[in-house]
Amino acid sequence: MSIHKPEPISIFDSRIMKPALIESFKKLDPRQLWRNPVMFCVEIASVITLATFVMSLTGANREPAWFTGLVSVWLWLTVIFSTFAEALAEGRGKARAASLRKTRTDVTAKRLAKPDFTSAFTTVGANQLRKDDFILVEAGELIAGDGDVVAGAALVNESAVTGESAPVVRESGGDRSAVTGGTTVIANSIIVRITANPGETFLDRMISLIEGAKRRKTPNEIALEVLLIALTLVFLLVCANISPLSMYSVKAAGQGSPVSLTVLTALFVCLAPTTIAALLPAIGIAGMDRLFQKNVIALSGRAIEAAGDVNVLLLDKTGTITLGNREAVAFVPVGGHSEQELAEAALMASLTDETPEGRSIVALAKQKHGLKGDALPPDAETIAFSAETRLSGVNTGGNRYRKGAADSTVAFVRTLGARAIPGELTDVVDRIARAGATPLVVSCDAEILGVVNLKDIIKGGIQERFQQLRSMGIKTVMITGDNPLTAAAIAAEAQVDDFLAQARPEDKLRLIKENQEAGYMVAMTGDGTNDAPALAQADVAVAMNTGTQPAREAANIIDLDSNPTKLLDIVEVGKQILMTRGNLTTFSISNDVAKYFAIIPAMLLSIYPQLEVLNIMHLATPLSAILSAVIFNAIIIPLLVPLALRGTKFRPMPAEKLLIHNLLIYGAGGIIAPFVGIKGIDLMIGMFA
Ligand SMILES: Nc1ncnc2c1ncn2[C@@H]1O[C@H](COP(=O)(O)OP(=O)(O)OP(=O)(O)O)[C@@H](O)[C@H]1O
Ligand SMILES: [K+]
Ligand SMILES: [Mg+2]
Repeated sequence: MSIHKPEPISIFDSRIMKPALIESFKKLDPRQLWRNPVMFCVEIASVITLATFVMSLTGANREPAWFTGLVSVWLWLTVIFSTFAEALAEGRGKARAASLRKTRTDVTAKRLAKPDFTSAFTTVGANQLRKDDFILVEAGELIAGDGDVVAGAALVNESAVTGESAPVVRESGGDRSAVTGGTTVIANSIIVRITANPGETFLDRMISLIEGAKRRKTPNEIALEVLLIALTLVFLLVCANISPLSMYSVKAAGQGSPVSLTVLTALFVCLAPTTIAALLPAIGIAGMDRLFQKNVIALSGRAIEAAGDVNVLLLDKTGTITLGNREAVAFVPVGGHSEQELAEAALMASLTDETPEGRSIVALAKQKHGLKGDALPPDAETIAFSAETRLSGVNTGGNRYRKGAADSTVAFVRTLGARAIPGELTDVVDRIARAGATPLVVSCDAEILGVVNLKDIIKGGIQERFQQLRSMGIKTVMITGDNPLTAAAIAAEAQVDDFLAQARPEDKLRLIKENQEAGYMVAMTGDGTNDAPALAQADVAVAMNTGTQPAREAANIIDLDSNPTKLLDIVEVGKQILMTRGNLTTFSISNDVAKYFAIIPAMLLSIYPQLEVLNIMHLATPLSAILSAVIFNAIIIPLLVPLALRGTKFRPMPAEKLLIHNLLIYGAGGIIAPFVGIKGIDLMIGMFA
């Protein structure tokens, strides 16, 4: 029962267009529209002209009804084009949110009193589960909530959330212990400790995010909006002053007629930065949606926009650059010990180690050396692995069995009084590390017995993607708890620019702070619990969906495909959002400049015939000139909707070059377009009139 990735729907698909049309009328509600102040002003302008139209019909207004009526219609269309663009941008996300909702319907869970496969369970509804409850999930069952696997390992189908039908392994102990509510166990059983209360799960957050319920304006967006409001206020003042001025002028000149309210309203809307204001909400939402189509969930728009300016990308090694299931492939004895002896000690040190590394050592010892050792004596004490000590093991029968990073294990046996470290140890460790594998040194008491070779594989095709990041000026740095030689080997193979080895969680955190203090915008990708502090500090924090719950909580972006090079797409979308916004602002403002030439002469020509010099567009009549400007001002919005939704085409080139290039195209284009457009519309009106 594999569900396949949903086929991508175009934003302009009729399944999206129709509901968006309905939604665009709902968005006219002033209680919603005021969030976009410029368009809110246009709505007020529309109401005023509508009232004037009614007055024209009853003869209470001197202007012809066809004129006030058409101006009103086109002002309303201006607002609707804007709300439609926003509704269109939200469309695909809403469709997917609706299908996610379906996966959340009344699931039941088997709640356990304690995390033990043999203990009895009670069946409860998913909405009764609370943080720290334990549940048993067996093959074929839906996982009722977010949590961590605390016992067992299972194959999980996450397609309901990720759209990816290939099952993934979820197991206790390592960096792949997190499970998401709404996904299905397809083989084996696991015990899950619930980590989120109902209503606060990843799926809930995803749905509300996609539906835009929690969408906040980003700082960039707010800054631009402040500028647009300021411009709008200036034009409002200008327009408000024209009326008394024109009345005075009519008296002084002894000719012409004062400027009417309809004309003033039209002038205001044409001068205000309506094009960018109309498309502003859609640009950000569409960007998030484009990322979402790439299976990236951005928990904040701010993070995506920050990604557009990233200079440094830090990546965790295991599970991020590599596949992450480090497996023991060989035992290499040292100091005259036998392979059998080493295997036995490694097994003892790993019997209670729930990490993938520990389990794979147990598996190899059993398989290659026929060792048993299922039960440890009751006096056995487990020394669990931690990223701080980089060591794990067991104390039993007066013996201390350990395995860990070479330097950590050597330091440990020294504390037990070891005098001589076997001479060939360094060679063996280095040989394994140079091949990009992780050497784990095994000891029993003060004696070093040998080395376990843990192999890992680099994820496919990431070299070219790092190359692309480099060409965009982004430096990639791998940070790992592993030793410098392994790190160097993997760094060379993956082609990252730099690496930091033997990094503890606080080293990762410090590296980020240093880069930030140097003025860089830092992105971090990670999957482990030990990456969480660094993720929380990074400007752009991308967690692998396969990662642990703390990592996913500390991040502001989650990649459902767990692909470290996804940052490239995130950066691209971030840059696109910023560029699209900038380009459309340039276009919008230069556009408005051109509209002066259409409206001002038309408005004041009857009073000051000298203004004829400004009348370079030679529009048919003053009324047709004003109407043409209003129509052009409205239809430029839907014409630019595809650009706003798809984003400016992204080219990896230096920022300054790009800026000049865009200024030329959108600035010049913005000045020329209205001359051509308004003249054309004026000619058409002339044909009908
Ligand atoms: N189960 C284990 N028992 C003992 N030592 C371990 C175990 N797992 C890992 N180590 C050692 O601890 C080091 C740090 O491991 P850890 O997985 O925490 O690194 P990290 O900082 O997450 O970096 P990365 O994930 O990039 O390797 C490893 O390189 C290895 O030498
Ligand atoms: K305008
Ligand atoms: Mg890790």
